[in-house]
This record gives sequence, C-alpha cells and structure tokens, in this order.
Amino acid sequence: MSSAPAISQPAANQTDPDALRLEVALVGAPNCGKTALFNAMTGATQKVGNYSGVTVERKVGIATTAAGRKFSVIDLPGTHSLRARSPDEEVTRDVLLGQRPGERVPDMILAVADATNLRGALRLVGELKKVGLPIVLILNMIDIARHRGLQIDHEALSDDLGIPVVTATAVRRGGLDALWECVDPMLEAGVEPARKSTWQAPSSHDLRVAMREAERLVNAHVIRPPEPDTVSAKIDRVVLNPVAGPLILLAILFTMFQAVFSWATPFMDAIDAAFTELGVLVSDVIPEGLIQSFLVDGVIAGIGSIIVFLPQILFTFFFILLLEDFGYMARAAFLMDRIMGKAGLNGRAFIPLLSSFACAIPGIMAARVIDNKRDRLTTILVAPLMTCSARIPVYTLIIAAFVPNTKVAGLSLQGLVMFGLYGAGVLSVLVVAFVARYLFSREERNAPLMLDLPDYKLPRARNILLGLYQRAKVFLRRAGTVIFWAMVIIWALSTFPTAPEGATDPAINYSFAAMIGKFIAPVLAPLGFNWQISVALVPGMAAREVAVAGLATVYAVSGDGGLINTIAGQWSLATALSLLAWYIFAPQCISTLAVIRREAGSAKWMWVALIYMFALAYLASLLTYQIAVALGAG
Ligand SMILES: Nc1nc2c(ncn2[C@@H]2O[C@H](COP(=O)(O)OP(=O)(O)OP(=O)(O)O)[C@@H](O)[C@H]2O)c(=O)[nH]1
Ligand SMILES: [Mg+2]
Repeated sequence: MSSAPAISQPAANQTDPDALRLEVALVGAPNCGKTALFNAMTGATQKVGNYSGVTVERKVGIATTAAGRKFSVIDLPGTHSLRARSPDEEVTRDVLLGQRPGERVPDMILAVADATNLRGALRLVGELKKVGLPIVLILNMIDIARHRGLQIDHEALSDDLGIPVVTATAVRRGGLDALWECVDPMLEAGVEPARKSTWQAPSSHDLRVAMREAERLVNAHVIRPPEPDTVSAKIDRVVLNPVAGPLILLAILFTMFQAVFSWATPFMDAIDAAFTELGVLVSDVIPEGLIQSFLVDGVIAGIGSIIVFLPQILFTFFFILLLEDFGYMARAAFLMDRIMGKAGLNGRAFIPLLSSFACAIPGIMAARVIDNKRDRLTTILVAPLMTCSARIPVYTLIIAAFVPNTKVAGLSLQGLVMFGLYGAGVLSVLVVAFVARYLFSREERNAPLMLDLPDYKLPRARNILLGLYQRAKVFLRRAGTVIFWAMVIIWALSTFPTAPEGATDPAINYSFAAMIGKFIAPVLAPLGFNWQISVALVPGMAAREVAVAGLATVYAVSGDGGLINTIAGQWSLATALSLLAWYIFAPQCISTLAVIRREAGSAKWMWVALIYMFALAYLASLLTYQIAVALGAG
C-alpha cells in the first residue's frame, strides 16, 4: 500500500489565508449528515436525503472560517469502514489513502458521527486515526440526540480519544461556531504534517477489538443511553408489516399520481395559455414570413410544448423528495426486496432505480452503492427502463389527446393511465432483470439485504425546495440548450426547401423533414408511426422530450393549431398506444448510453443496452399496434 506523502503547511503564508491550500475531507457513516454539514460549511447545495448512499461521488467546496481562513472541503460517500466493499466506498478509501491518481492526500479529516449512533462512528474513528492525518470529530444530529435524552460528555471523549470533539446540528448550521473555534487555532499554528499511514484492512479479529474499544468509549462517556426511538419503531410496525406494508406503498404511489394529475393541470393550462399568447403577440409584431415562422412555429411552439410539463415534473418530485426526506424510501426498498430478489435484483438496487424516476443518469451512478459486481451491472442495464421525467411530456401529451378527462369510480382516468405507464416501466425492469439473471448465471444467492433503516425525520422544507429547484434548473437548462437547438434544426428541416410555385399540398410535404421522415417511415410503418412521428423520433435521441417539441414544430409548420387536438384528430388510438409502448423501452437518450459505458467500464455494455432496448421497443410497439388494430382501434 502506498503511504501518504507528508504535506506540511507553508508557515510563511499564514498572513495570506487564501494562500493556505488546505484540504479537509468529511468522512463518516452513510446518512450521518456529511453533506448537510458540507452545505452548511461551503454554502453549496448538494443533495441531502434521509437514506444511505445519497452521495456517491467526491464533491469539493470552499469553506471560510470565522476568522476568515479559507480551505477546501471534500464531501465523500458514507462508509462504515475503510475496508471498502462497493465503488462508492472505494472513492472514500482512495481519497484518504492517496490512491487516486493525480490527487494528493487531504491534510485533515473531519470525522462526522451521528450522535444517536456513536458506537459505529467511534469504530470508524479508530480506523481513521491509523491513516495518520489530524482528525476533528463532529458529533452531528446532536439535536435529535438531546431530544432523546442522550448526554455525551464530549470533552471527556475528546481527552480519551486524543482528538478535538465538537457537536453540531448541520441542517440548521448549528455548531459551526464551535467548529471554527476548534479549527482556526489549528490553521493558525499550521496543521501538523501527515504521519505515515499504518492503516491495514482490518481482520475480523481487529474488527472485534475495535468494536470492544468503541463500546468502552460509549460506556465511559455517554452519560445516559438514548431512549430507543419509539416513534420510528411504532411507524415501522405498521409500515413494514408484511401485509399492510406493500398495500400502503401502493396506496402512496397511487395517491401521488392522482394528485400530480389534478394539481398540475391549472398550472399547465396557465403556461400553455402564456405561450399561445406570446405566439400571437409575436405574430402581430413580426410580419408574416420566415422570421415569424421561425420564432412562432419553431422556437415558441417547440419550447412551449416542453415547458408546459414543468408543473407536473415538480409535483411528482415534490412527493418523491418528501418521502425521501421523511425516511420512507429505505422502507420501500425493504418492502420491495423480496419481489426484487425474485427478479434477480439486489435490494440495494431500489434507491438507484428510484433515482431513475428523475433521470437514468443519477440512477446509474447511484448503483455504485451495490457491492456485488454482477448485481450492479444488472441494475445499470435496467435503470433506463424506469420512467424518467423526460418521458412525462410524451406520456402526458398522448394521454391528454386520447384519454378522456373523466373520473372512474371517483379516480381520474388520466391519472390511472399514467400510474399504469409507470407500472409498466417497473414491470419491465423486473422482467428484464429476471431474464438477465437467467442468462448471466443461474446460481442462487440469498444474501440478506443489509440496509440501514434511518430514523424517521420531519421533512425539511429546505431539502425539498432545494431538490425541486435543482430539478427545475436541469429541466429548464435542457429546454434552453439541447431542446432549443434541436428545435432550430427541426424547424429548418421542416421549412426548407420551400414548396414549389403552384404547389397544392402543405408546404412541409416538400421539406427535408418530410423526405427524411418518409425514408424512415417504412421501417416504422408496422408500428403505426406516420412520417411526422418518424421525424420527431430521430432528434428525440438527444433527449426524449425533443420528440414532443419536434411534433409541435412539424405539426405547427403543417399549419394546424393545438398539438393535442391535432394528434387526437390525425392519429388512430392504435398509433397512440404503440408510441406509448415505444417510449417505455426505447433508448432515447445519448447521455444515458454514455454514462452506462463509463459506469459499466466498457463499451460492450453500452451496445448491449442499446440493442436490447431498441429490440424490446420495436417488439412492444409492433405487438401493441397490431393487436390494437385487430381489435378495431386502427
Ligand atoms: N435533525 C437533524 N437532521 C439532520 C442533521 N444533519 C443531517 N440531518 C438529516 O439527515 C439526513 C442525512 O443527511 P445527509 O447530509 O444526506 O447525510 P450524508 O452523511 O451525506 O449521507 P450519504 O451521502 O448517504 O452518506 C437528511 O435527511 C438530513 O436532513 C442534524 O444535525 N439534525
Ligand atoms: Mg452525502
């Protein structure tokens, strides 16, 4: 093992705090509040959530102490031991031991502990001390610990451990003063240079010894043991009940889609009206011609057809973030473990798959928490089948055009169909994972799910608003970049060449778009896709929503108003269903494929994903269309 190079601080630079290029790493068990502390120290807005494995990458920020000294802070994935078992834990180990190429070892460790669960944290501190870096121990979540009657003599603990110990409530920025009071003098004096690391992967004997030492520390310095969290236990008795649990999970998801559909509608109508108004305004100001067509049919119709879905995306994530921060998601994983296990998925795949509701990219990255290589690969390959938010525009458009806005037994029919589409995504994940396991290996594995169930916490408005803000930002940025440029290209293709003199058909029929569409259409004709859909699917490879914006442009250029009414008038139900089936499976986003390649470590798996998803999409659409036509929906 490479030993840590000694890095001492240049004493001459003490007058210039900015010159102090000091790096401090946050290390601790999963879900102990490292990222909350990182955000408090640096003003960053990294994702915080009440489950293990939120952070899977190293993130850097700049903190400024009370005395105005600056240093960089590295937020790291949580780990119980430096004996890393999964790729996210390896990140933490490699950073601390200087095993990341081109990166130096940090100068200091801020060990973060969940004060309500000190034993495990102190065991990790035992390991960290061997790394040879100066350590400050932060007892975080001290608010919860005090509430539960826990009293920690942190000064005595500090004397016993031989390192400074402070307490904190990271989510309320509490304890930063004490931390600066502790850190500032250390920086003033110059952080001691690193000693040679003596860390070695602990044997099971070492682990037992370390556990006993942690036990001793707790017995010596925790004055009153915490009362068990009876509230969490009571909630869990109901929520984890084998019969009631899954029903509650289903009811929650069901209510979510119902609410999303009814709450989002007024906002969507308002945005839609605003863009229509804008189009009219621009048509009034700018004379008829190419520029007007570009602005109204290309830019405004295209971008508007996407932005309109923002409320729905935000409402969906409002629920997901609420459940995440409450601490329910780890329970959902626990409940799904049996079903997922039958399908050959690791219980730990739940959170990555759940993250894929936002976008497959963070989902695939979150698969780093899975230690078993094959399980991780399976999760990476099926994650793109989860219903990501880029599918929402496509689904909603088709639902709005073809599913009547009525209630069935008091439930919104449109909400039911959306629920069904999400269900289809989940089902396809399970089926594909099952088949993959059958193909990869038939060995049985019954490893129990090792999952930390966090205590329930009241969701924090800040965490939720932050999550929503970030979703909105990503969505709008895409609308302003990828989608905007795709729109410009689609508009140009749909406009040129212009119709010849005396032409009788709509002008678009003479355009490049029509030529391209008609060239591809024969391949997609058995699926019931017309040439307009075929045109929209191609730029849809850049990002799924582009297909909707593409349809908006293609149809607006054809001269019909109102995309929903147009497709309701021009497509058969069979075509609509077939397009929905296509979107459940098709690999319609290049960035996801790039991330699969990176995370799976080879281009082979990217091709596997691409081919199996296209094959499934084609097959599913073909079956859907042909059956629907046979049943008279053509
Ligand atoms: N009450 C209270 N809650 C806290 C405190 N610090 C963090 N939390 C909550 O604890 C949960 C976990 O916080 P994170 O900052 O995501 O934890 P983490 O250590 O970065 O977790 P991983 O990245 O998964 O290793 C979140 O729900 C936070 O809101 C605290 O001091 N008091
Ligand atoms: Mg974190």
